[in-house]
Amino acid sequence: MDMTDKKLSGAGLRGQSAGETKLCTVGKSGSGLTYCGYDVSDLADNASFEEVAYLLFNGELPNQAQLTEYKAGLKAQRDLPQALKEVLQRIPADAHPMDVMRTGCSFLGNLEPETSFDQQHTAANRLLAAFPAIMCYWYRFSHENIEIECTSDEDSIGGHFLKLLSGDTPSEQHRKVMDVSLILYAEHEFNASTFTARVCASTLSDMFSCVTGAIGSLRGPLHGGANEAAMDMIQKFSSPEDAKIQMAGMLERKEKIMGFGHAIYRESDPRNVIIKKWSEKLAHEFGNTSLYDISVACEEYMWDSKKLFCNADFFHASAYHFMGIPTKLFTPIFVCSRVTGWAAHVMEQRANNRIIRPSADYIGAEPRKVTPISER
Ligand SMILES: CC(=O)SCCNC(=O)CCNC(=O)[C@H](O)C(C)(C)COP(=O)(O)OP(=O)(O)OC[C@H]1O[C@@H](n2cnc3c(N)ncnc32)[C@H](O)[C@@H]1OP(=O)(O)O
Ligand SMILES: O=C([O-])CC(=O)C(=O)O
Repeated sequence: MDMTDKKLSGAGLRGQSAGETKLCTVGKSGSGLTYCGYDVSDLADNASFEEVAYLLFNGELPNQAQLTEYKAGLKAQRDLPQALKEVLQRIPADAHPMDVMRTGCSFLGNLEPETSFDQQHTAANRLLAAFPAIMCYWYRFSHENIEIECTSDEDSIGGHFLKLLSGDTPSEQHRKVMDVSLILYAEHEFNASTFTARVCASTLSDMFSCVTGAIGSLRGPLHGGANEAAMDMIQKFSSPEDAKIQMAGMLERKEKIMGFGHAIYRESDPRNVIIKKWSEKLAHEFGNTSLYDISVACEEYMWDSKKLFCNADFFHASAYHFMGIPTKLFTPIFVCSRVTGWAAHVMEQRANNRIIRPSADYIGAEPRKVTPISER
């Protein structure tokens, strides 16, 4: 099938509206993506991730005074409680980092529970501020045996994450790429993890439960886990030519190629062109463009052979790699960003709530009687 003829209908609730949102449009005019009316490329060029977080939580971009106050508030909440550090220390090095994020979120909800919806902004901002430390504290303790400081002087969340991860002050270019990446991943309408968060919110549950559930949904390779899976794949290709040969084999065997295709977009994912450009810049800075060249060959091959295009995850893989980020942390970075979209959707669901409870078409056995166990 040619993907550009794709029908948005059928299984997986595809093409069905499951509610209203003011937060985001996906693929509405052609292939666009907007947050609260702003094009994502405009935001990536002209705003910071913290401005985007503020936009999603408040519906409008902040002015300078509001932004300064907001960032100072986030910065003051970066550290982790001792009890959470102790829990993170007990998680083994071979745990999946998304399980670490899930536990970190859930445990913080035990220590600092959201006891009333008046606290929803506080809970959302606390998670946004704390996630980089949750990820890096566990990673460096379990992999390097170092108990890091969970605070930093870095102004932005992206810079803060990079600083905690390596201990070194990041370059301006790396700060910028992380900031753009966090903007691109921030929000995406009723994707699987956000829908999970909204279903949970619709029972009037708390913010930490909604986000914990969403992390579980994001973890899978058909959703956020694809950036990690894409990295594992491209690292196996020795050259652009080899990539094409191996991809042909994968398609022949009907394997899914991670980082390609999308449930909603038909011809392109607008986030791809943005992160691809940064991946190319980073490849030159890295001094070896091979992984970028292989990625470009994959993109060309998939389009020419299947009309499948790169989604947001594909060039994120090489971009993160060039910045020295371990592959297993790729999807947790997605959490650090998407917590904004999840929390904004939780707030929106709460503001006009009815419990989400669809129906199913029954395809099971006809009514029957229980046979006594001795006769079964
Ligand atoms: C940030 C994000 O979460 S973006 C998504 C990240 N996920 C991935 O990259 C995983 C790889 N991609 C996929 O599995 C899919 O494209 C999804 C899950 C993203 C979307 O799934 P769907 O909406 O069901 O896909 P869609 O209806 O477009 O599929 C049409 C056909 O193309 C095939 N196809 C779609 N994507 C791919 C792919 N990446 N590799 C190979 N074949 C694919 C499907 O198997 C299907 O074939 P069929 O009709 O013979 O069954
Ligand atoms: O919208 C989707 O189905 C998946 C996606 O791209 C995202 O969540 O960013």
